[in-house]
Amino acid sequence: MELIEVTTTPAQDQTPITLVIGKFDGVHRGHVQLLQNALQHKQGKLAVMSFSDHPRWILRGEDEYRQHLTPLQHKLVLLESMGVEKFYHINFTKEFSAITAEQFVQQHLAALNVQRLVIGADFRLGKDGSANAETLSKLCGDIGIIVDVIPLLQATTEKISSTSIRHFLKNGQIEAANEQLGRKYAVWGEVIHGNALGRTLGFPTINLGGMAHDYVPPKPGVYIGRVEVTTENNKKEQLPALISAGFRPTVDGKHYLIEGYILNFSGNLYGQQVAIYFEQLVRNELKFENLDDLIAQMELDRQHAEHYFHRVLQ
Ligand SMILES: Cc1cc2nc3c(=O)[nH]c(=O)nc-3n(C[C@H](O)[C@H](O)[C@H](O)COP(=O)(O)O)c2cc1C
Ligand SMILES: Nc1ncnc2c1ncn2[C@@H]1O[C@H](COP(=O)(O)OP(=O)(O)O)[C@@H](O)[C@H]1O
Repeated sequence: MELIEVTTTPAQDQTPITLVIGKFDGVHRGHVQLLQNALQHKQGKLAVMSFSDHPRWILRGEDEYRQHLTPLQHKLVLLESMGVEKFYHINFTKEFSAITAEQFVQQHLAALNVQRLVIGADFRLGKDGSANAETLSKLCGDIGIIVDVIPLLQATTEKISSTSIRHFLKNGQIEAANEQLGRKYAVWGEVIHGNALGRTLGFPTINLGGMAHDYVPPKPGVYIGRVEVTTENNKKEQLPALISAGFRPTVDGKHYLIEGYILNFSGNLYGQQVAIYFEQLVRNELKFENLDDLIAQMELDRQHAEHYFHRVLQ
């Protein structure tokens, strides 16, 4: 997939493309539906134009929107696996937020050879949402671009959206988040060193650093999930695991950290790039009086996880 960084406006490019526009945070089921529609009627190459950095972070400084369901690197891998061939990455800035529909069409779309444009029905861009699906369709029609506006995909109770997935994660409702994502919520990161306490407790854990801090953090708690590691013959393998996500009030209490204890595993994973997949919340995190009480509870967590995996793996 070709990655095109757009700092002001895209450079002229005459390659015919079918273009899908959106933030695509999470690459959830709604996004997948847009991409599938674009693929079905594809003319030229399949391209995505996406804005990174959430408007609520850039414009209102809402810290929780600094984090993503899929940071850029993760988003690119998911989009490529779905057949996207070109990716226009627009850095969302205050200036870009004030763009009008006319300017967007003239400055961003007219430079490209867009055969077909695919957007979701809730598409909004520019100051006060001045560019919505209807205005954009009309302006594109004027310059001969066909626009497909795709109705929003509904979940059983509400519309599928990155915002509701964020809420579910914040509440520890992993299954609901995964249902809307159409995949398991995954956090990528590098295995970093901690306090080397885990091994003495009988529960060594990989501690996630690096890009893990760019993800929306699930509610503090203990989860069942999987750790994806790279084996010696360079294959990816997903191993059953218990995840501790949170502030570890017994030993720290200040810094949010995602850790994974892999069941029936021993080996050195320091420095590896891994993915941690969340499946189910087991319990909230607790502050224990002493480490023996923490160990006793982790023992119970391990038994719970063994039962869970026995059920799902048999
Ligand atoms: C299954 C499991 C459950 C955990 N539950 C808690 C908890 O309820 N409260 C807490 O403070 N820390 C909890 N932790 C985090 C441990 O305190 C942490 O893994 C341990 O201190 C080792 O730290 P280290 O990775 O820096 O060596 C849990 C860890 C695991 C693996
Ligand atoms: N079952 C396991 N699950 C997770 N990590 C393991 C496991 N067995 C061995 N390890 C290794 O042990 C390391 C964690 O040991 P730990 O004592 O918790 O120290 P620290 O938290 O300081 O890294 C992991 O980074 C990994 O390399």
